[in-house]
Amino acid sequence: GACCSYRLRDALHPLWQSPLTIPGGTRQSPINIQWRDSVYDPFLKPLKISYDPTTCLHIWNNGYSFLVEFDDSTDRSVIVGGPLENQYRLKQFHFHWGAINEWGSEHTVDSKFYPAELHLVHWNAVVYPTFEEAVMEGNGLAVIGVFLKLGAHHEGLQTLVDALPAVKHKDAVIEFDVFDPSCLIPSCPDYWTYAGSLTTPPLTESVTWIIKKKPIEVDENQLEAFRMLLFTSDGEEEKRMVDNFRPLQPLMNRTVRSSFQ
Ligand SMILES: Cc1ccn(O)c(=O)c1
Ligand SMILES: [Zn+2]
Repeated sequence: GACCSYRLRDALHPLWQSPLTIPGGTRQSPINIQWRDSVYDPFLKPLKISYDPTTCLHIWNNGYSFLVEFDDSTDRSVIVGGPLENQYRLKQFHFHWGAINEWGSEHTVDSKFYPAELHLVHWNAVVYPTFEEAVMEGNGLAVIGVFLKLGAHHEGLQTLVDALPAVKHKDAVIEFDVFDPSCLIPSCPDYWTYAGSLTTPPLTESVTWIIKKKPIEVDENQLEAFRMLLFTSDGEEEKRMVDNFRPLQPLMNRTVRSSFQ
């Protein structure tokens, strides 16, 4: 039965030796979003995004993606509204991408992969004292997912792309002190939302996902710039940082809600 095959999928994923599924997990991410099965919820509010570009700190290669981290010691860069009951503070954003343009995103829409996906990670500083504690709680995190599709050059992304050669290797970090991530979020307000998990260890079921319906467009050179990063540290045998996405997880007893009809 489902339970048995579910257990069987508990193999170790080559990338970071973490289980593909959490034993007993009921709200794992990523998932396929079947558009026609999503349920319009008229009570969903518009998502309100207020980022202060000067809270940007640095970019670093953590050996799995590159993270742009923010000063989350105050409420200067926050989101509120949407499906959220509290205000959540921006901590970092990062991407997941493929070796080729045919795949790379973590979520899929009607089983379609995008070449990359942006995650803006926020935590519930109203209820929890630290990010580390919020990571362990059901309403601890809110992640905005934005799909990237191949198309026009993205001006805002280019400032980030220009800094990537400086963080080619695992553990490299570069100061990055002014950036407004709002430029990476589509102006269309439509989104899907569902209860899920982190897609990297500790895979905790603490994320309210807010997946934007519209993708942003980036060009081939910009995607290639992601693919020239390395999983490996300086001096090690080079392994290109590609296909850093988790496999799809079972929807189980969940409904994906949409903010639009
Ligand atoms: C906190 C966290 C860590 C990794 N990923 O992929 C996420 O989307 C969120
Ligand atoms: Zn992510």
